[in-house]
Amino acid sequence: MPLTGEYAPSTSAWAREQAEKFESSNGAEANELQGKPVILLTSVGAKSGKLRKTPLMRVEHDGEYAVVASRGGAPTHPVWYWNLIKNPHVELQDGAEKHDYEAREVHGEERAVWWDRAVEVWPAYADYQTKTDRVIPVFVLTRR
Ligand SMILES: C[C@H](OP(=O)(O)OC[C@@H](O)[C@@H](O)[C@@H](O)Cn1c2nc(=O)[nH]c(=O)c-2cc2ccc(O)cc21)C(=O)N[C@@H](CCC(=O)N[C@@H](CCC(=O)O)C(=O)O)C(=O)O
Repeated sequence: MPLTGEYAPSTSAWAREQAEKFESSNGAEANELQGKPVILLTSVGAKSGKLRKTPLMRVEHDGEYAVVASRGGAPTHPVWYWNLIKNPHVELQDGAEKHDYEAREVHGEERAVWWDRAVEVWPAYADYQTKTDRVIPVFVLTRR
């Protein structure tokens, strides 16, 4: 069952522009960052209840995806992290394919496996982790 609600644009211009171009082209444009694939995550705002659209690096394995709440290694989690904690029902669009997923924050060995997959796709994640004491959260998204 697709998410419904009012779209609330991100206050980050680069992310907002990429999200809106990705969506308006049905994933045909704005689907990369420095040549690496990007997906579009739709989450429900933890406070506003509005739809938030967040471009993220594409980390996929056997039909599941990981989304990494890195925010470039900033000291605090990106705000969308709290959306997924409160409302784990999300949508993920990969190219023209969009489906509903259940997001689950992973820890320990399971996180380590997905973290390695993420760093393989986007090595900068490893650099981000050296910049902050917070453990960068990883969510695994499984089809609903
Ligand atoms: C700027 C802020 O965004 P954010 O949710 O903190 O997310 C920051 C970034 O992670 C986000 O911009 C990502 O898209 C950046 N980004 C990546 N960010 C990552 O963390 N990981 C990635 O792999 C990644 C890849 C990527 C690729 C392309 C691109 O264009 C951007 C990319 C934002 O939009 N804030 C809104 C609020 C957003 C929100 O969800 N509000 C909640 C409140 C939640 C709460 O406070 O509890 C609500 O609506 O209820 C605002 O200030 O009005």
